[in-house]
Amino acid sequence: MNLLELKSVSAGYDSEVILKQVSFNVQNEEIVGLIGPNGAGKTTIIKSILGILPILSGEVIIDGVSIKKSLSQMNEKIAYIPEIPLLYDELTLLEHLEFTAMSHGVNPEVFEERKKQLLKTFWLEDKQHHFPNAFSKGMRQKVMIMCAFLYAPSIYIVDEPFVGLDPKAIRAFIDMIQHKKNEGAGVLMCTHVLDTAEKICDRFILFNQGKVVTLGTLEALRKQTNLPQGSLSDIYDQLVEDQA
Ligand SMILES: Nc1ncnc2c1ncn2[C@@H]1O[C@H](COP(=O)(O)OP(=O)(O)OP(=O)(O)O)[C@@H](O)[C@H]1O
Repeated sequence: MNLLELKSVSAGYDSEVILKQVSFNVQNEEIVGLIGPNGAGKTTIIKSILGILPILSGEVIIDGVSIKKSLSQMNEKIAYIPEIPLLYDELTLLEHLEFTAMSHGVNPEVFEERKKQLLKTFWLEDKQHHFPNAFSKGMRQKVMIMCAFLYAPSIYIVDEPFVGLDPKAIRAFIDMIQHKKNEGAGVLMCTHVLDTAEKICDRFILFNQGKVVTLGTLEALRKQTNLPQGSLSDIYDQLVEDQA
């Protein structure tokens, strides 16, 4: 089942078209890695999916519904974990969690349980009444991750989760995202950390200069590049770097 589908999406800024007829999908119970060099257009794809950037042509369909038709409903269906944490200066960590739970209609008992577990998992129990604007970057990232795991969206969009988090937090994050996948969610994950992506993603979209270079499982990409034992990094070098 397609949870996210981009059909020939073109989008860009002012007069410059960055995304050129981009098509791919993310299915349920699947983690898809979106991999490409700096400036390839990965963040621009995310902005198009979230409806932040208007699409020039094509369509973004989330859980069977075009975002053109119902952007407001997408709040429930998508959880977005940005690379740069976006937090409210005037809210404490606990208030961030409460606000997110309230805006997604999470039952108070469920919230209590999840909040307790998340604060423990990310070692922030003693910081719940502190303001995240005084947190380190990794701690701020943890707040965004905790907010995303408070409710139950169909799809997670995650931008570069492995830079800034400490090793135990990375492990906890991977466990949680895999758990969500096993429960039926789909995940689109942008990352430059290819060895970790290779381990956790079911499929890869190699992206460069606003276009899909190729997509498929590691096995399929190995066949395509004639690298039967090749790592994702070897495949990337052959398929992406050579084109830059
Ligand atoms: N707000 C903006 N206005 C104009 N051009 C932009 C804007 N944001 C990004 N771009 C351009 O769009 C292109 C794609 O940028 P994007 O941020 O999507 O790349 P990326 O693949 O996410 O890169 P990175 O891996 O460095 O995060 C780049 O050429 C960039 O200069």
